Amino acid sequence: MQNLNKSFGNKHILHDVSFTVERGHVVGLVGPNGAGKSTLMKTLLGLINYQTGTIEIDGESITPTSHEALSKVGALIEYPGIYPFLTGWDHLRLFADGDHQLRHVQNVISQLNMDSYIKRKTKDYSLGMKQKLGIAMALVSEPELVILDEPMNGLDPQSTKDLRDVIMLEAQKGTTFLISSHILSELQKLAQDLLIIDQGAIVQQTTMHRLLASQGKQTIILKTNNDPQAQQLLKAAGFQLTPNPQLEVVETDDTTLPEMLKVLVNGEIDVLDIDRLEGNLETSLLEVLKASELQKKQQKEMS
Ligand SMILES: Nc1ncnc2c1ncn2[C@@H]1O[C@H](COP(=O)(O)OP(=O)(O)OP(=O)(O)O)[C@@H](O)[C@H]1O
Repeated sequence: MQNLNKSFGNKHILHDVSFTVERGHVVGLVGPNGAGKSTLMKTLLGLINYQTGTIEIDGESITPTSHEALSKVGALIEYPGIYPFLTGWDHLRLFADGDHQLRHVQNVISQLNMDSYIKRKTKDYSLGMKQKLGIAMALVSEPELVILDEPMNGLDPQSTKDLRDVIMLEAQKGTTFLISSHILSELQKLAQDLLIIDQGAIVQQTTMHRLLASQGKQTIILKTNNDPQAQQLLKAAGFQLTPNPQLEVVETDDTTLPEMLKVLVNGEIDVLDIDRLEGNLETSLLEVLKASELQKKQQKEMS
């Protein structure tokens, strides 16, 4: 997408949006309510028109009147379009082209644990069952790019994990995913790249790793033969501890793991186990959005 601008009437929604998605990557699209995520996805899919800019998939242009390239794309946007008096299997058969794709979708059905109800009419499906059918429909044609808007909506924890496994398996085979979600803990496990959008503008395109590392802090969890004494020693040596009951130390450039271990070994404490707590996407994202807000305010004041 290059310099895309989209307005609804005189309401300017997407502002000069530019980004590229690499083949085979899982990209998370995140941002506050009303930021423009669904609008961006609908524009990408040629479902709605836009004013200026370009969209290309594999070098082929996408507009509401030119969408040949969308034959390589599967999508679930908002609610899946489902006919109540057809079975789940009927829906999937409609989208499948040939036995190979039917076999592929049979695997997806099993992976998403839908076997027991896939031959039942969808009028009796729950919200989560419909959502899973919508996801299976997006994957039927073995698309090269899959666009999923809030795919975890209505899914229970097991189904959420099953979906994650399916996405990871397909991505390993080379499928590209663009996924919007407010369930950041889940997205953190899935996405390697991130597109952060706020008020219709891309605030940052980055990798998950870079964003989490940019917080500059990592927490190390220690188990020792004497945690209370280890805590005292580390505090006295200037280490920052979290208020949590287990022994958690914040690692910075000045207070590193080797330094921590030296203090403990000198204090005759045995270290039994060491673990690192991963950075947190929610905290990182809120920081990025806060910084972007501040920058906008300063720019406004200067002009
Ligand atoms: N058909 C429409 N007509 C007018 N305005 C619209 C239309 N669709 C969306 N908008 C506006 O565009 C903006 C972005 O909406 P969009 O649904 O893309 O946000 P979102 O990031 O997907 O939000 P959420 O996280 O709440 O789903 C909002 O201000 C919304 O009111």
